[in-house]
Amino acid sequence: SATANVALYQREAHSVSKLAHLRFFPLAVTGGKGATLRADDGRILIDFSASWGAASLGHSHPAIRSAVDAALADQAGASYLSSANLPAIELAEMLLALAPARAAGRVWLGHSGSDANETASRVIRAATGRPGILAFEGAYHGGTSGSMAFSGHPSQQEVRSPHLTLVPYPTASADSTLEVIDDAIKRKPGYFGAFFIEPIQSDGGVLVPPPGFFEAVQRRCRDNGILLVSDEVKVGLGRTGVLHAFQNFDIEPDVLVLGKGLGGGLPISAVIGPEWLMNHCAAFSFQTLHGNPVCAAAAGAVVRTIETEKLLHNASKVGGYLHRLLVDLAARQSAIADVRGIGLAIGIELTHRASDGLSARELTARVVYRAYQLGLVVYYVGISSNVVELTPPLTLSYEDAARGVSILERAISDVVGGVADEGEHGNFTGW
Ligand SMILES: Cc1ncc(COP(=O)(O)O)c(/C=N/[C@@H]2CCCCNC2=O)c1O
Repeated sequence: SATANVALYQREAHSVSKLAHLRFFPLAVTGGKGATLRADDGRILIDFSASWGAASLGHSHPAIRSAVDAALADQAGASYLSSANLPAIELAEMLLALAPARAAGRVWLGHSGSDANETASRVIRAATGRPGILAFEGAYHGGTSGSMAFSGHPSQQEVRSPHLTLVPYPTASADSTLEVIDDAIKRKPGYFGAFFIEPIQSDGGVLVPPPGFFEAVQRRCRDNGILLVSDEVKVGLGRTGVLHAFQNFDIEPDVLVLGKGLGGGLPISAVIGPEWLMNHCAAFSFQTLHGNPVCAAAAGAVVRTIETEKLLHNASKVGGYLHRLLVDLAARQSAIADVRGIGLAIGIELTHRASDGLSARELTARVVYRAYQLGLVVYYVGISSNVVELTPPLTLSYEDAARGVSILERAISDVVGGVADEGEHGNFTGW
C-alpha cells in the first residue's frame, strides 16, 4: 500500500540528504532480481531504467555476486593507486582487447562517468596544450564541476568552462551544425583538444544523429588534430546491440569512456586511450578507491557475461521487439510524438495535449508517476523533460518487455483519460 512506501520515505526524509535526489515518485526498494525491483510494500515492479543504465546485467546476477565474493574473500587491497592488483590488471587487459585500435593504449579506472570524463578532459588539455573543448547542447557528461564544465544539459548551466564551445545537436539536417563546427575551428586554429560526443545523446532526450553526421564530425577532428572522445557511459557496453555504441556509425574514436553498466551496479568507470595520452604523467588523476579489486572484479564479470550470455544479441533482438511494441503503441496513443533509439536505448517523446492544456513536461511527469503506481519503473529525460527513457537491463526478456509496455499503455491511457493522479506527482520535481 502507499502508506508502507511513505513510511520508508518518511524514514529517509529524516536521515538521508536530498542533495542527490532526482525523484519522480515515492519508490523505496528493498530488493531486486533480474529486470524487477521489490518495493518495500512487497510490490514487484518491472525496471525499465536499471538505475539509469547501471544494472546492466539486471539485479542480483550470480556472475557479479561470485566475482565480488571471490574478490572480497581474498582482498587484494582496496585501491590501485599505490599497489597493482590482479582484478584491475585483468580488467584493463580485457578492455584493451575490446577497444578500437586508436584508443587501445592504456586504461584508467575510476568510480563514475563524471570522474572518467573529467579525467579525459583534463589529461587531453595537459597532454596537447589545447584547452578548447567541443560538445553538444543537451549533452550530459557528468555531475562533478570538472565534467559539468563541458556538459550542455540545461540542468548544468552554472558551471560551464570558458573553454567550452557547445554546438547544436543535429536534427534532420546535419548541415547547420557542421557549419557551426567549421566556423568554431576556423576561428581558433589549434585551440580545440577534444570533441566529446555521445553516440546517442541520452539525458538530452535520447537523440540519434542523422546518417553520416558523426563521420563528418570525425573528418573534422582528424583534419584539425582534435581528439574524438566517445562518451559511452550510458549507451555503451552492448546497450545498442553492438559492443560500443560508436560502432553503429563508421567512426573510430581516439578515446573511449565507459561507466554505469561497466560495474553492473558497482561503481567503476574507465577511460581508454592511446599510450602517449594515458601515460602523460603519473599522479595526475586519482581517488583513493580507484581500481579497487572488488569493483574491478565485478566489471570483469560484466564484460565476460555480455559475451557468455550473448547480451549483444539479446539487446538487439529484445530492443527491436520493444521498439516495435512502442511504435504500435504510438499509433494508438496520440500523446506519443516519437519513438527513437537503438537496441535497449529507447526514448518515447510525449507531446503536449491541447485538449486540457497539459504541457508535455506535465504529461510526462504524470505518466511516469502513474506507471510507477501500476508497477513499472521508468524515468524521463530531455531538455524539455518530455522523453520517457528506457535503458532496461541487457538481460531483459521478451515477456518483461511486453509486460512493461502494457503497463506504460495503461499509464498513458489513465493520464490522458483523466483517471490517474491525485496530484501527488507534484511532490516530485524530477530534474
Ligand atoms: C552519457 C553520460 N556520461 C556521463 C554521465 C555521468 O555518469 P555518473 O553519473 O556515473 O557520474 C552520465 C550520467 N547520466 C545521468 C546520471 C544521473 C541521473 C540522470 N540520468 C543519467 O543517466 C551520462 O549519461
